[in-house]
Amino acid sequence: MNLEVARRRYPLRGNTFGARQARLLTMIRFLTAGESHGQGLVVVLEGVPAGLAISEAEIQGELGRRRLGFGRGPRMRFEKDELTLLGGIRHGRTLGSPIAIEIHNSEWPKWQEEMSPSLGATTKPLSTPRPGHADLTGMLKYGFDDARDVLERASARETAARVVAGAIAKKMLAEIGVSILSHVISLGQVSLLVEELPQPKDLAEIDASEIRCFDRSKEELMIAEIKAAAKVGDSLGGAAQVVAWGVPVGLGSHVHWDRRIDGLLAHALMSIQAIKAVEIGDGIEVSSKLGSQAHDAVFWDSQENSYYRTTDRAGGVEGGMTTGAPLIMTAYMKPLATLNRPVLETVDVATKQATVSFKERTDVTAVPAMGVVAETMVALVLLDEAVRKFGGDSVSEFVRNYSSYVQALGNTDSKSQGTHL
Ligand SMILES: Cc1cc2nc3c(=O)[nH]c(=O)nc-3n(C[C@H](O)[C@H](O)[C@H](O)COP(=O)(O)O)c2cc1C
Ligand SMILES: C=C(O[C@@H]1CC(C(=O)O)=C[C@@H](OP(=O)(O)O)[C@H]1O)C(=O)O
Repeated sequence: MNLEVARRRYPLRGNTFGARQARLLTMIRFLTAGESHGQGLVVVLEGVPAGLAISEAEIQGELGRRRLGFGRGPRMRFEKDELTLLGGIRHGRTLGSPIAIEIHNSEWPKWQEEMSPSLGATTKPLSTPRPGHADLTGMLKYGFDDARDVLERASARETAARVVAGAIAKKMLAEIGVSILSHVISLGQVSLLVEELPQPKDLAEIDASEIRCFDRSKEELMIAEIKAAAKVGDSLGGAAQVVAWGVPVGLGSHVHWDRRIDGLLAHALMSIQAIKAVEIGDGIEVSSKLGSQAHDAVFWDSQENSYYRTTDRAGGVEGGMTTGAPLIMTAYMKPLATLNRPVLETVDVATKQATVSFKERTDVTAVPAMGVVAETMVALVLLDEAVRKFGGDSVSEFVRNYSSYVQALGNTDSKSQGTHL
């Protein structure tokens, strides 16, 4: 059969047709729409099995975590992220159909004229693009003379819609014992050395704190640094570590470049606005070590009847597959591009005169919020892979398939300890 015929006949089958076709195999798909100061954001999430109990309060809980964080701009204090569940959920349970949810923007009345979808608004174009934001490149690419036509969609407001999808993905993963949390490990010049992997309870304890850093003295230093940057109208970046516990062995695959889970996770994390580097496990540290010190030795526990490891330098991934150990990833965020004291040199696109970038309401830093978005992206990748591996139209079928896989591996108890397989 020639390739064209095969493509038409089996549009959703197999990776034999290469990367583009492989992406069609995505089990969990989601799409967001909406501008930062538009009427609202919409997310459509497809592929979630039927029968998952999910409430508006649970989704709101995740959105509330994303709004938190010392150093965020004024919007996060009044933004309510009002939800409307438009489809795919009935009486608190998923139907297996696409889930559509709207997040209304609290500020819409104020922005209605500026952001009107109809002709007629006569607002002054923003013509002094901010270096480091999407403004200039987006204007050149799309042929706009107003940076607002770019920044409205480039804005990380969009991550609120991702987090709605992530809340559902996390709830689904919890059905097979996976939990995902994040914590801030550096902010500006202040960083902490994570010597021992935190446990879910450690991170749950700090979840409502301003910075989500489990070293309180470092947190105070971070807050002081943010205050100092705010005072001079500057911004800060930093890093958040995301940990997923209870991930079963064997999500992802070594057989194709685009099925390797580290690649999928890195892509998902790099897609977050302002993320400029992603690390899996001790990736950076081990690059300068000897091989004999860089890997996670394997042992056999004859009482437990299972393999185990005493280290997790690989961050829970080997050969593009999850090892069953905690998944550890770090996302590094650059300092935000919008400054309250605009000093970044730019050019006015209308006059070509040298100037400084325009000033727009902004966060001083958003590292704790980014951590929550990073959790979301990890959850969506893991759920996609889990649904691919275990399948099922209903949650009970998905869990049944997962349980029989774990049983076949020979040991279920030790899995929860993370370093056992
Ligand atoms: C949660 C979150 C909040 C952000 N808030 C701001 C902000 O207030 N001001 C700003 O200039 N950039 C902010 N950013 C980053 C910009 O959206 C990002 O730099 C811009 O879209 C350009 O993309 P790039 O940095 O990936 O090249 C934020 C990012 C995240 C994840
Ligand atoms: C609105 C959010 O983040 C925004 C992300 C953002 C940017 O440039 O990315 C700029 C700011 O926008 P605004 O001027 O509306 O306050 C942030 O507040 C949000 O996270 O919900």
